[in-house]
Amino acid sequence: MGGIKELIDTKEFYFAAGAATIALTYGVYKFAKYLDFQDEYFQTVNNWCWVKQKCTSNRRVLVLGLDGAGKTKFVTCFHPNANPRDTVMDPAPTVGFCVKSVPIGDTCFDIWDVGGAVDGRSYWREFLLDIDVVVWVVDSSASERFFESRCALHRFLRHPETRGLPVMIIASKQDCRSALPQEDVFRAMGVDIHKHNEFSIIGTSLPSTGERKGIWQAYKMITRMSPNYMNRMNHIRAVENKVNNTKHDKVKRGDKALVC
Ligand SMILES: Nc1nc2c(ncn2[C@@H]2O[C@H](COP(=O)(O)OP(=O)(O)OP(=O)(O)O)[C@@H](O)[C@H]2O)c(=O)[nH]1
Ligand SMILES: [Mg+2]
Repeated sequence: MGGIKELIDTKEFYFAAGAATIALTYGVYKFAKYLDFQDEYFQTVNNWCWVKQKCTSNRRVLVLGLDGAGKTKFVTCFHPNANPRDTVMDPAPTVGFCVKSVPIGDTCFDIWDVGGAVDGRSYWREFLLDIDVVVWVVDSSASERFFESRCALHRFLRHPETRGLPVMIIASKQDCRSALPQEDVFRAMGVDIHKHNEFSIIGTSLPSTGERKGIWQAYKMITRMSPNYMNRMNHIRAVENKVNNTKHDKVKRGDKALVC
């Protein structure tokens, strides 16, 4: 007992207690920061665990939007363990489509990157089978094409297969000087008439060299939105069975989308 009292009275004890408090505070700070970490290069998801994780679930992501909107750049940057110093090459326009499988943590993202050229847009609906979430990419720096993008999106959402599908809008090229804020891009898409879809907006800056932003948020959002899809489909089916006015509703949706 006397020994402990003596120990407490020593300078070393106070020094050690001070050091321990600082270390603990630092640990708590780091942990809090980790929880709110914007991990643009996915270094935490696959690396913090020494054992390589196996894919236990799949998400099918369909990436659409006008030509030159930034779809392929988004898909290129959407992968784990990218080196922050890597230069991302400017992609060539996509002819047809490309599929990429990206394992992140225990989830495999099957990403369908479809070319946005005018003559291919009528085939977009062919990619809708088993899709969990649609990523709609809009070039925020090309406001003169917002209307074209809006019309293309509304035309796409007129297909009955898109009912209940979550749509994440990407306001790309936020690093460009002429880029409009993501809220303006969202408003310009005028999606509030599509009551059966859930929408979200994420801004991305993916310059070829330098800091890239928005991919982590997009990953989080895709993960959040896609499991809701089945719930929404069940809900929609229940509503449709009750009201039994599907045909009338489709016509109504078509009329409104003609505002384009
Ligand atoms: N500065 C900047 N440039 C971007 C960004 N995203 C895309 N780009 C550039 O925009 C151009 C078009 O990008 P793509 O990804 O090829 O566009 P896309 O939507 O795949 O076009 P299609 O394949 O023709 O449908 C490329 O030169 C990209 O490097 C961005 O966030 N910032
Ligand atoms: Mg492309």
